[in-house]
Amino acid sequence: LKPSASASGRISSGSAPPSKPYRPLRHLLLAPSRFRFLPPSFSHFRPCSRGCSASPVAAMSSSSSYQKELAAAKKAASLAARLCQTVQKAILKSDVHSKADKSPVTVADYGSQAIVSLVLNKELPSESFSLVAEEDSADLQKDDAQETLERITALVNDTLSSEYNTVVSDKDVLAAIDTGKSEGGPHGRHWVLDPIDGTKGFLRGDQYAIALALLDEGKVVLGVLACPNLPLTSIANVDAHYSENQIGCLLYATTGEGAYLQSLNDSSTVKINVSTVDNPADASFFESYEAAHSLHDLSKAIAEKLGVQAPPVRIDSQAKYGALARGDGAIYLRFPHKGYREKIWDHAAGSIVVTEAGGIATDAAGNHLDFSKGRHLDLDTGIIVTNKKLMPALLNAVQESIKAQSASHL
Ligand SMILES: Nc1ncnc2c1ncn2[C@@H]1O[C@H](COP(=O)(O)O)[C@@H](OP(=O)(O)O)[C@H]1O
Ligand SMILES: [Mg+2]
Repeated sequence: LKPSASASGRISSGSAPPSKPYRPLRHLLLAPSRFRFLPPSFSHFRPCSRGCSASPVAAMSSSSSYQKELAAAKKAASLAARLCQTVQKAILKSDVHSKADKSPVTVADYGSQAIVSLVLNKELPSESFSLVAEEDSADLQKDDAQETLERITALVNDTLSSEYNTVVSDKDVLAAIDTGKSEGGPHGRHWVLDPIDGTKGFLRGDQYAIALALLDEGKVVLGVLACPNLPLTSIANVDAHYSENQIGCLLYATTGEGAYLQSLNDSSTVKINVSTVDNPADASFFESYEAAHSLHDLSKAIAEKLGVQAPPVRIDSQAKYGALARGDGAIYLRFPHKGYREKIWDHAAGSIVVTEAGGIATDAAGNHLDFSKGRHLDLDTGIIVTNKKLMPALLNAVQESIKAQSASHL
């Protein structure tokens, strides 16, 4: 696998490319935009190389007990993605302000969370509703945030107007954002949302995802990843250039039903599977674009030990899980710096998309990821994802490399 670059979604191999400047399009954030619906085209869905078997399917089996929830989740994530696309095209540096942890957060984070909360409530009115989500409205309640809040409300209304007659107020938006304060846990149903996963990628103009999952009795039973900048065809294709209507993926899975890929712009669907590569020399691996989010040196050592030849493919967000689920690459390595606690919304949707596509996601000790412990994952050292054939050798390489790293730090 070699690096490839798309018009709007950068994929890096090893070294960070120069960042793209943003064009100031503030008016798009202030005035309602007209959404452009791209013509349905499915000709770009081709089976990708390296063992991925994406094939057109008529529809998912209707036997799943989560069909209603899946339809609502797809609608919510797609509408949120539409809002995010509008903002990504229009964003100004001044739209970024800081949370306590200094990570950038934008009107799109809040708008996306409000949309998902409002749409799920609208589509599933009879269900008791619990949402574990990344944002809360505390910063937006401050006096100096009124203009930002009004802009978010306008964006939310503009986005929802294509589907609903309702007009929401600033207060409705704040309330919708704050439904995300649930603690989750092992009992009952909880929606899990990252309204923009890969905020840094989003701000750079690169990959990001709206990641929505449903937990039922502590298990992830449904996941949807809307990846507006992910090409519809494999990113393993070295020389590919993508036009606007070849970009924008909705990946989803429900338990026991397989994983599927749909264009964000039309409804045709393909079933996806992870790569069948079993020789590490033919495998490639994904990792975070941001070195602050994952130890690139440790991944390099693991890849070398395993015999992986290709350079790392660095992209932001759970788009990594999506790309792996359709076989663009065979391995995803994530090793946060010491002390970092992973959040469930960063992995819930991605992990079910991968496992339903035939892959496995575990921590560095080989334990399955446990989403029943509240807002955080309680895990050993890092997260590794691959297909079933490569997992034993990968786990071995991970554990030996971690041991060697600890010994060298003594
Ligand atoms: N120091 C750190 N180590 C590991 N992950 C971190 C981190 N700081 C932030 N993150 C998480 O990494 C996510 C992005 O993952 P990736 O590196 O794969 O793009 C962020 O999601 P958000 O962008 O939603 O905040 C955030 O939750
Ligand atoms: Mg995230």
